[in-house]
Amino acid sequence: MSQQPAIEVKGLVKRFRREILQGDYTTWKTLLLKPFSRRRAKDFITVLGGVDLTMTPGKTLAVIGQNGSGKSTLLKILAGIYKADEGQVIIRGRVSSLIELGAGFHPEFTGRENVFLNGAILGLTKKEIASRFDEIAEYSGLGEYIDAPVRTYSSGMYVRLGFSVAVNVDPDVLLVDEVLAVGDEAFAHKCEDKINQFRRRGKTICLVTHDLEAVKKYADEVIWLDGGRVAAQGPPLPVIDAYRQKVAAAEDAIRRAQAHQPALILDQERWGDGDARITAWRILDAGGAERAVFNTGEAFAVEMDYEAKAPLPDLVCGVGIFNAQATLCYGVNTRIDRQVYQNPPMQGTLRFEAQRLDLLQGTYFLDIAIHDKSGRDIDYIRQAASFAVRSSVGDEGVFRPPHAWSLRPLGEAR
Ligand SMILES: Nc1ncnc2c1ncn2[C@@H]1O[C@H](COP(=O)(O)OP(=O)(O)OP(=O)(O)O)[C@@H](O)[C@H]1O
Repeated sequence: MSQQPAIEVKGLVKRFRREILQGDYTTWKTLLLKPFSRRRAKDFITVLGGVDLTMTPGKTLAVIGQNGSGKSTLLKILAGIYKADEGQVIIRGRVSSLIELGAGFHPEFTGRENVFLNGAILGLTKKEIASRFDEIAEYSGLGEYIDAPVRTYSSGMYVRLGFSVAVNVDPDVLLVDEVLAVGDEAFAHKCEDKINQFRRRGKTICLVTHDLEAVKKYADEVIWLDGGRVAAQGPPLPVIDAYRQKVAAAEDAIRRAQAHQPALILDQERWGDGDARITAWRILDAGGAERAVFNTGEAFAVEMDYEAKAPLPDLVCGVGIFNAQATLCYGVNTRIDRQVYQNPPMQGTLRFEAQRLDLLQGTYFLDIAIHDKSGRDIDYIRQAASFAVRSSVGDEGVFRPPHAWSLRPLGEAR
Protein backbone atom coordinates (compact mmCIF):
# COMPACT_ATOMS: atom_id res chain seq x y z
CA MET A 1 0.00 0.00 0.00
CA SER A 2 1.37 3.41 -0.89
CA GLN A 3 2.21 5.80 1.95
CA GLN A 4 -0.42 8.37 2.86
CA PRO A 5 0.48 12.03 2.26
CA ALA A 6 1.95 13.90 5.25
CA ILE A 7 -0.28 16.85 4.42
CA GLU A 8 -3.31 17.10 2.15
CA VAL A 9 -4.92 20.42 1.34
CA LYS A 10 -8.07 20.68 -0.74
CA GLY A 11 -9.84 23.81 -1.94
CA LEU A 12 -8.25 26.04 0.69
CA VAL A 13 -9.74 29.53 0.81
CA LYS A 14 -8.63 32.29 3.17
CA ARG A 15 -10.06 35.79 3.29
CA PHE A 16 -8.87 38.72 5.34
CA ARG A 17 -10.73 41.84 6.26
CA ARG A 18 -9.46 44.74 4.21
CA GLU A 19 -7.70 47.01 6.69
CA ILE A 20 -7.10 50.12 4.62
CA LEU A 21 -9.55 53.04 4.56
CA GLN A 22 -11.74 52.98 1.49
CA GLY A 23 -13.03 55.95 -0.53
CA ASP A 24 -16.43 55.70 1.11
CA TYR A 25 -14.94 56.64 4.51
CA THR A 26 -14.22 60.11 3.27
CA THR A 27 -17.20 61.99 4.72
CA TRP A 28 -18.16 62.34 8.36
CA LYS A 29 -21.55 60.94 7.54
CA THR A 30 -20.17 57.71 6.12
CA LEU A 31 -17.72 57.47 9.01
CA LEU A 32 -20.54 57.86 11.52
CA LEU A 33 -22.84 55.46 9.71
CA LYS A 34 -20.12 52.87 9.13
CA PRO A 35 -20.42 51.07 12.48
CA PHE A 36 -24.08 50.36 11.75
CA SER A 37 -23.68 49.22 8.17
CA ARG A 38 -23.30 45.54 7.44
CA ARG A 39 -19.94 44.35 6.13
CA ARG A 40 -20.04 43.73 2.42
CA ALA A 41 -18.13 41.15 0.44
CA LYS A 42 -15.76 43.81 -0.86
CA ASP A 43 -14.53 44.48 2.69
CA PHE A 44 -12.65 41.20 2.42
CA ILE A 45 -9.72 40.22 0.25
CA THR A 46 -9.28 36.63 -0.83
CA VAL A 47 -5.67 35.76 -0.08
CA LEU A 48 -5.91 32.06 -0.91
CA GLY A 49 -8.43 31.29 -3.62
CA GLY A 50 -8.77 27.50 -3.63
CA VAL A 51 -5.38 25.90 -3.08
CA ASP A 52 -4.83 22.15 -3.42
CA LEU A 53 -1.61 20.46 -2.45
CA THR A 54 -0.24 17.13 -1.31
CA MET A 55 2.98 16.66 0.59
CA THR A 56 4.75 13.34 0.25
CA PRO A 57 6.29 12.07 3.52
CA GLY A 58 10.05 12.54 3.63
CA LYS A 59 10.09 15.13 0.86
CA THR A 60 10.81 18.85 0.94
CA LEU A 61 8.25 21.12 -0.70
CA ALA A 62 9.13 24.76 -1.35
CA VAL A 63 6.50 27.46 -1.80
CA ILE A 64 7.59 30.38 -3.95
CA GLY A 65 5.83 33.48 -5.26
CA GLN A 66 5.90 37.25 -5.23
CA ASN A 67 5.24 39.41 -2.15
CA GLY A 68 1.66 39.08 -1.03
CA SER A 69 0.93 35.92 -3.04
CA GLY A 70 -0.23 34.09 0.09
CA LYS A 71 2.78 31.92 0.97
CA SER A 72 2.97 32.80 4.66
CA THR A 73 -0.78 32.62 5.02
CA LEU A 74 -0.74 29.09 3.62
CA LEU A 75 2.01 28.07 6.02
CA LYS A 76 0.21 29.64 8.97
CA ILE A 77 -2.92 27.67 8.14
CA LEU A 78 -0.85 24.45 8.01
CA ALA A 79 0.67 25.41 11.37
CA GLY A 80 -2.76 25.99 12.88
CA ILE A 81 -2.09 29.71 13.49
CA TYR A 82 -4.90 30.78 11.10
CA LYS A 83 -8.17 29.07 10.40
CA ALA A 84 -9.19 28.51 6.79
CA ASP A 85 -12.52 29.95 5.60
CA GLU A 86 -13.16 27.05 3.25
CA GLY A 87 -11.50 23.79 2.30
CA GLN A 88 -9.88 20.91 4.04
CA VAL A 89 -6.46 20.42 5.65
CA ILE A 90 -5.39 16.95 6.75
CA ILE A 91 -2.10 16.67 8.64
CA ARG A 92 -0.61 13.33 9.60
CA GLY A 93 1.95 13.55 12.40
CA ARG A 94 3.35 16.20 14.69
CA VAL A 95 3.88 19.57 13.05
CA SER A 96 6.49 22.01 14.27
CA SER A 97 6.92 25.39 12.68
CA LEU A 98 9.71 27.89 12.26
CA ILE A 99 7.33 30.77 11.67
CA GLU A 100 7.37 33.94 13.74
CA LEU A 101 9.84 32.25 16.04
CA GLY A 102 9.10 32.75 19.69
CA ALA A 103 5.68 34.25 18.94
CA GLY A 104 4.12 32.00 21.56
CA PHE A 105 6.49 33.05 24.34
CA HIS A 106 5.18 34.72 27.47
CA PRO A 107 7.36 37.76 28.23
CA GLU A 108 7.22 37.44 32.03
CA PHE A 109 8.17 33.75 32.04
CA THR A 110 11.79 32.63 31.97
CA GLY A 111 13.28 30.90 28.95
CA ARG A 112 13.02 27.60 30.84
CA GLU A 113 9.31 28.10 31.63
CA ASN A 114 8.63 29.12 28.05
CA VAL A 115 10.28 25.95 26.75
CA PHE A 116 7.79 23.91 28.78
CA LEU A 117 4.89 26.13 27.67
CA ASN A 118 5.91 25.96 24.02
CA GLY A 119 6.55 22.23 24.14
CA ALA A 120 3.09 21.70 25.59
CA ILE A 121 1.56 23.78 22.78
CA LEU A 122 3.41 21.55 20.30
CA GLY A 123 1.81 18.49 21.91
CA LEU A 124 4.60 17.14 24.14
CA THR A 125 4.04 15.84 27.66
CA LYS A 126 5.90 17.42 30.57
CA LYS A 127 8.08 14.31 30.82
CA GLU A 128 8.95 14.44 27.13
CA ILE A 129 9.92 18.10 27.41
CA ALA A 130 11.98 17.46 30.53
CA SER A 131 13.93 14.73 28.76
CA ARG A 132 14.74 17.14 25.90
CA PHE A 133 15.25 20.26 27.95
CA ASP A 134 19.05 20.07 28.20
CA GLU A 135 19.37 19.61 24.45
CA ILE A 136 17.05 22.56 23.79
CA ALA A 137 18.91 24.84 26.23
CA GLU A 138 22.29 23.76 24.87
CA TYR A 139 21.23 24.26 21.25
CA SER A 140 19.85 27.74 21.98
CA GLY A 141 23.26 28.81 23.30
CA LEU A 142 21.57 31.05 25.89
CA GLY A 143 23.66 29.81 28.84
CA GLU A 144 22.44 31.19 32.16
CA TYR A 145 19.94 33.49 30.39
CA ILE A 146 17.68 30.46 30.11
CA ASP A 147 16.51 31.37 33.64
CA ALA A 148 15.91 35.07 32.87
CA PRO A 149 12.47 36.37 31.81
CA VAL A 150 12.29 36.43 28.02
CA ARG A 151 11.28 40.11 28.06
CA THR A 152 14.97 40.78 28.86
CA TYR A 153 16.14 38.92 25.73
CA SER A 154 17.49 40.56 22.60
CA SER A 155 15.53 39.73 19.45
CA GLY A 156 18.34 37.35 18.40
CA MET A 157 18.12 35.46 21.72
CA TYR A 158 14.34 35.23 21.31
CA VAL A 159 14.70 33.74 17.85
CA ARG A 160 17.40 31.26 18.96
CA LEU A 161 15.24 29.89 21.74
CA GLY A 162 12.19 29.64 19.46
CA PHE A 163 14.24 27.82 16.84
CA SER A 164 15.72 25.48 19.40
CA VAL A 165 12.30 24.45 20.70
CA ALA A 166 10.85 24.04 17.22
CA VAL A 167 13.60 21.76 15.93
CA ASN A 168 14.13 19.71 19.07
CA VAL A 169 10.59 18.45 19.60
CA ASP A 170 11.03 15.67 17.03
CA PRO A 171 8.33 16.77 14.58
CA ASP A 172 7.20 14.68 11.60
CA VAL A 173 6.53 17.78 9.54
CA LEU A 174 8.59 20.96 9.75
CA LEU A 175 7.17 24.23 8.38
CA VAL A 176 9.83 26.85 7.69
CA ASP A 177 9.13 30.49 6.76
CA GLU A 178 12.16 32.50 5.67
CA VAL A 179 14.03 31.69 8.90
CA LEU A 180 17.19 31.22 6.92
CA ALA A 181 17.13 34.99 6.44
CA VAL A 182 16.73 35.75 10.16
CA GLY A 183 19.57 36.12 12.62
CA ASP A 184 23.31 36.27 12.09
CA GLU A 185 25.40 34.13 9.77
CA ALA A 186 26.29 31.56 12.43
CA PHE A 187 22.58 31.12 13.15
CA ALA A 188 21.79 30.79 9.43
CA HIS A 189 24.38 27.98 9.19
CA LYS A 190 22.87 26.30 12.22
CA CYS A 191 19.42 26.45 10.57
CA GLU A 192 20.86 25.00 7.37
CA ASP A 193 22.55 22.14 9.23
CA LYS A 194 19.35 21.34 11.07
CA ILE A 195 17.27 21.37 7.90
CA ASN A 196 19.77 19.05 6.21
CA GLN A 197 19.65 16.75 9.24
CA PHE A 198 15.84 16.67 9.03
CA ARG A 199 16.00 15.79 5.37
CA ARG A 200 18.45 12.96 6.02
CA ARG A 201 16.16 11.60 8.74
CA GLY A 202 13.30 11.45 6.24
CA LYS A 203 11.17 14.26 7.74
CA THR A 204 8.69 16.19 5.64
CA ILE A 205 9.53 19.87 5.20
CA CYS A 206 7.54 22.74 3.76
CA LEU A 207 9.73 25.74 3.06
CA VAL A 208 8.61 29.28 2.18
CA THR A 209 11.37 31.40 0.77
CA HIS A 210 12.37 34.01 -1.81
CA ASP A 211 15.83 32.45 -2.02
CA LEU A 212 15.55 30.46 -5.24
CA GLU A 213 19.06 29.08 -4.84
CA ALA A 214 18.00 27.57 -1.49
CA VAL A 215 14.94 26.13 -3.24
CA LYS A 216 17.15 24.44 -5.83
CA LYS A 217 19.36 23.11 -3.04
CA TYR A 218 16.69 21.73 -0.72
CA ALA A 219 13.40 21.18 -2.50
CA ASP A 220 12.18 17.97 -4.11
CA GLU A 221 9.08 19.77 -5.34
CA VAL A 222 8.01 23.39 -5.76
CA ILE A 223 4.66 25.16 -5.67
CA TRP A 224 4.42 28.60 -7.21
CA LEU A 225 1.64 30.71 -5.69
CA ASP A 226 0.42 33.61 -7.78
CA GLY A 227 -2.32 35.81 -6.36
CA GLY A 228 -3.38 33.09 -3.93
CA ARG A 229 -3.65 30.35 -6.55
CA VAL A 230 -1.28 27.58 -7.57
CA ALA A 231 0.29 28.80 -10.83
CA ALA A 232 2.57 25.78 -11.21
CA GLN A 233 3.68 22.76 -9.27
CA GLY A 234 6.40 20.20 -10.00
CA PRO A 235 10.16 19.61 -9.97
CA PRO A 236 12.19 22.70 -8.92
CA LEU A 237 13.89 23.72 -12.16
CA PRO A 238 10.91 24.08 -14.53
CA VAL A 239 8.73 25.74 -11.87
CA ILE A 240 11.48 28.19 -10.87
CA ASP A 241 12.06 28.91 -14.54
CA ALA A 242 8.38 29.63 -15.21
CA TYR A 243 8.25 31.87 -12.12
CA ARG A 244 11.38 33.78 -13.16
CA GLN A 245 9.94 34.35 -16.62
CA LYS A 246 6.72 35.75 -15.18
CA VAL A 247 8.64 38.05 -12.80
CA ALA A 248 10.90 39.23 -15.64
CA ALA A 249 7.89 39.91 -17.90
CA ALA A 250 6.21 41.97 -15.16
CA GLU A 251 9.43 43.88 -14.48
CA ASP A 252 9.87 44.42 -18.21
CA ALA A 253 6.42 45.99 -18.48
CA ILE A 254 7.16 48.37 -15.58
CA ARG A 255 10.57 49.34 -16.92
CA ARG A 256 9.18 49.98 -20.38
CA ALA A 257 6.42 52.12 -18.95
CA GLN A 258 9.10 54.16 -17.17
CA ALA A 259 11.53 54.17 -20.11
CA HIS A 260 13.00 57.53 -20.99
CA GLN A 261 11.01 59.36 -23.60
CA PRO A 262 12.67 62.04 -25.76
CA ALA A 263 10.64 64.77 -24.05
CA LEU A 264 11.81 63.66 -20.61
CA ILE A 265 15.54 63.92 -21.29
CA LEU A 266 17.07 66.83 -19.37
CA ASP A 267 19.25 69.38 -21.19
CA GLN A 268 22.37 68.41 -19.27
CA GLU A 269 21.90 64.81 -20.42
CA ARG A 270 21.84 65.77 -24.08
CA TRP A 271 24.23 67.78 -26.19
CA GLY A 272 25.47 68.20 -29.79
CA ASP A 273 25.39 70.80 -32.59
CA GLY A 274 21.86 69.84 -33.58
CA ASP A 275 22.52 69.33 -37.32
CA ALA A 276 20.45 66.20 -36.78
CA ARG A 277 18.31 64.93 -33.90
CA ILE A 278 17.66 61.43 -32.67
CA THR A 279 13.87 61.53 -32.56
CA ALA A 280 13.10 58.10 -31.12
CA TRP A 281 14.95 55.04 -29.85
CA ARG A 282 14.14 51.56 -28.61
CA ILE A 283 15.79 48.41 -27.26
CA LEU A 284 14.65 45.26 -29.02
CA ASP A 285 14.97 41.51 -28.61
CA ALA A 286 15.73 38.93 -31.30
CA GLY A 287 12.08 38.87 -32.38
CA GLY A 288 11.96 42.66 -32.80
CA ALA A 289 9.84 43.25 -29.67
CA GLU A 290 10.64 46.15 -27.34
CA ARG A 291 12.15 44.86 -24.12
CA ALA A 292 13.67 46.23 -20.94
CA VAL A 293 14.71 42.96 -19.27
CA PHE A 294 17.05 40.47 -20.93
CA ASN A 295 18.61 37.19 -19.91
CA THR A 296 22.38 36.94 -20.04
CA GLY A 297 23.38 35.73 -23.49
CA GLU A 298 20.22 36.85 -25.31
CA ALA A 299 20.35 38.80 -28.57
CA PHE A 300 19.99 42.57 -28.11
CA ALA A 301 19.41 45.45 -30.52
CA VAL A 302 19.14 49.22 -30.28
CA GLU A 303 17.38 51.28 -32.94
CA MET A 304 17.55 55.06 -33.27
CA ASP A 305 15.48 57.17 -35.67
CA TYR A 306 17.10 60.45 -36.71
CA GLU A 307 16.14 63.51 -38.71
CA ALA A 308 18.72 65.82 -40.30
CA LYS A 309 18.14 69.58 -40.70
CA ALA A 310 20.48 69.80 -43.68
CA PRO A 311 22.26 67.14 -45.72
CA LEU A 312 25.02 65.42 -43.67
CA PRO A 313 28.24 64.56 -45.52
CA ASP A 314 28.87 61.60 -43.23
CA LEU A 315 27.35 59.97 -40.18
CA VAL A 316 28.76 57.85 -37.35
CA CYS A 317 26.54 56.22 -34.76
CA GLY A 318 27.56 54.96 -31.31
CA VAL A 319 26.25 53.24 -28.21
CA GLY A 320 27.64 52.97 -24.66
CA ILE A 321 26.46 50.60 -21.96
CA PHE A 322 27.12 51.63 -18.32
CA ASN A 323 26.41 49.69 -15.17
CA ALA A 324 24.81 51.12 -12.00
CA GLN A 325 28.28 52.17 -10.73
CA ALA A 326 28.63 54.30 -13.92
CA THR A 327 31.39 52.02 -15.24
CA LEU A 328 31.47 51.84 -19.01
CA CYS A 329 30.93 48.13 -19.71
CA TYR A 330 30.96 48.43 -23.47
CA GLY A 331 31.24 51.27 -25.94
CA VAL A 332 31.47 51.19 -29.69
CA ASN A 333 30.64 53.26 -32.75
CA THR A 334 30.40 52.58 -36.43
CA ARG A 335 33.74 54.32 -37.14
CA ILE A 336 35.55 51.94 -34.75
CA ASP A 337 33.81 49.16 -36.65
CA ARG A 338 35.04 50.78 -39.91
CA GLN A 339 31.65 51.88 -41.09
CA VAL A 340 30.99 55.54 -41.90
CA TYR A 341 27.72 56.30 -43.66
CA GLN A 342 28.44 58.75 -46.51
CA ASN A 343 25.58 61.05 -47.55
CA PRO A 344 22.98 59.30 -45.40
CA PRO A 345 19.26 59.93 -46.00
CA MET A 346 17.73 63.02 -44.28
CA GLN A 347 15.66 60.68 -42.14
CA GLY A 348 16.73 57.20 -41.22
CA THR A 349 16.90 54.45 -38.65
CA LEU A 350 20.25 53.29 -37.33
CA ARG A 351 20.50 49.85 -35.78
CA PHE A 352 23.08 48.30 -33.46
CA GLU A 353 22.75 44.57 -33.04
CA ALA A 354 24.61 42.24 -30.66
CA GLN A 355 24.12 38.52 -31.23
CA ARG A 356 24.75 37.86 -27.53
CA LEU A 357 24.42 40.17 -24.56
CA ASP A 358 26.97 38.56 -22.26
CA LEU A 359 26.51 41.01 -19.39
CA LEU A 360 25.87 39.65 -15.91
CA GLN A 361 22.84 40.34 -13.75
CA GLY A 362 22.26 44.02 -12.98
CA THR A 363 20.78 47.30 -14.13
CA TYR A 364 22.40 49.02 -17.10
CA PHE A 365 22.12 52.42 -18.76
CA LEU A 366 22.39 53.12 -22.44
CA ASP A 367 24.01 56.18 -24.02
CA ILE A 368 23.31 56.76 -27.70
CA ALA A 369 24.91 59.23 -30.07
CA ILE A 370 25.40 60.38 -33.61
CA HIS A 371 28.64 62.12 -34.66
CA ASP A 372 30.43 63.01 -37.82
CA LYS A 373 33.60 61.13 -38.72
CA SER A 374 35.84 63.78 -37.08
CA GLY A 375 34.19 63.01 -33.73
CA ARG A 376 32.01 66.17 -33.56
CA ASP A 377 28.89 65.38 -31.52
CA ILE A 378 25.72 65.95 -33.53
CA ASP A 379 23.36 64.57 -30.89
CA TYR A 380 24.53 62.75 -27.74
CA ILE A 381 21.98 61.42 -25.22
CA ARG A 382 23.20 60.21 -21.87
CA GLN A 383 21.17 57.49 -20.17
CA ALA A 384 18.69 57.43 -23.01
CA ALA A 385 17.28 54.18 -21.62
CA SER A 386 17.87 51.66 -18.90
CA PHE A 387 17.50 47.92 -19.01
CA ALA A 388 18.06 45.00 -16.67
CA VAL A 389 19.89 41.76 -17.21
CA ARG A 390 18.80 38.67 -15.33
CA SER A 391 20.82 35.53 -14.86
CA SER A 392 20.14 32.28 -13.08
CA VAL A 393 23.87 31.55 -12.81
CA GLY A 394 25.74 32.78 -9.75
CA ASP A 395 28.90 34.01 -11.50
CA GLU A 396 30.13 37.47 -10.61
CA GLY A 397 31.58 40.53 -12.31
CA VAL A 398 30.39 42.43 -15.34
CA PHE A 399 30.37 40.03 -18.26
CA ARG A 400 30.27 36.33 -18.97
CA PRO A 401 32.56 35.21 -21.76
CA PRO A 402 31.40 31.98 -23.41
CA HIS A 403 33.54 29.44 -21.57
CA ALA A 404 34.18 25.80 -20.67
CA TRP A 405 36.14 23.90 -18.00
CA SER A 406 38.12 20.69 -18.29
CA LEU A 407 40.58 18.59 -16.33
CA ARG A 408 43.33 16.34 -17.68
CA PRO A 409 46.15 14.40 -16.06
CA LEU A 410 49.29 16.50 -15.68
CA GLY A 411 51.41 16.43 -18.82
CA GLU A 412 48.69 15.00 -21.07
CA ALA A 413 48.19 16.94 -24.30
CA ARG A 414 44.95 18.83 -24.81
N1 LIG B 1 -3.57 39.16 9.39
C1 LIG B 1 -3.84 39.73 8.22
N2 LIG B 1 -4.85 40.63 8.06
C2 LIG B 1 -5.13 41.18 6.88
N3 LIG B 1 -4.45 40.92 5.74
C3 LIG B 1 -3.43 40.06 5.83
C4 LIG B 1 -3.07 39.42 7.06
N4 LIG B 1 -2.01 38.59 6.83
C5 LIG B 1 -1.72 38.72 5.52
N5 LIG B 1 -2.58 39.59 4.92
C6 LIG B 1 -2.59 39.95 3.47
O1 LIG B 1 -2.63 38.74 2.74
C7 LIG B 1 -1.85 38.84 1.56
C8 LIG B 1 -0.89 37.68 1.51
O2 LIG B 1 0.03 37.81 2.56
P1 LIG B 1 1.16 36.72 2.84
O3 LIG B 1 1.96 37.21 4.00
O4 LIG B 1 0.55 35.37 2.94
O5 LIG B 1 1.99 36.81 1.50
P2 LIG B 1 3.44 36.23 1.18
O6 LIG B 1 3.34 35.56 -0.14
O7 LIG B 1 3.95 35.43 2.32
O8 LIG B 1 4.24 37.59 1.04
P3 LIG B 1 5.78 37.93 1.35
O9 LIG B 1 6.58 37.30 0.27
O10 LIG B 1 5.80 39.41 1.26
O11 LIG B 1 6.10 37.41 2.72
C9 LIG B 1 -1.21 40.21 1.60
O12 LIG B 1 -1.98 41.06 0.79
C10 LIG B 1 -1.32 40.63 3.04
O13 LIG B 1 -1.44 42.03 3.15
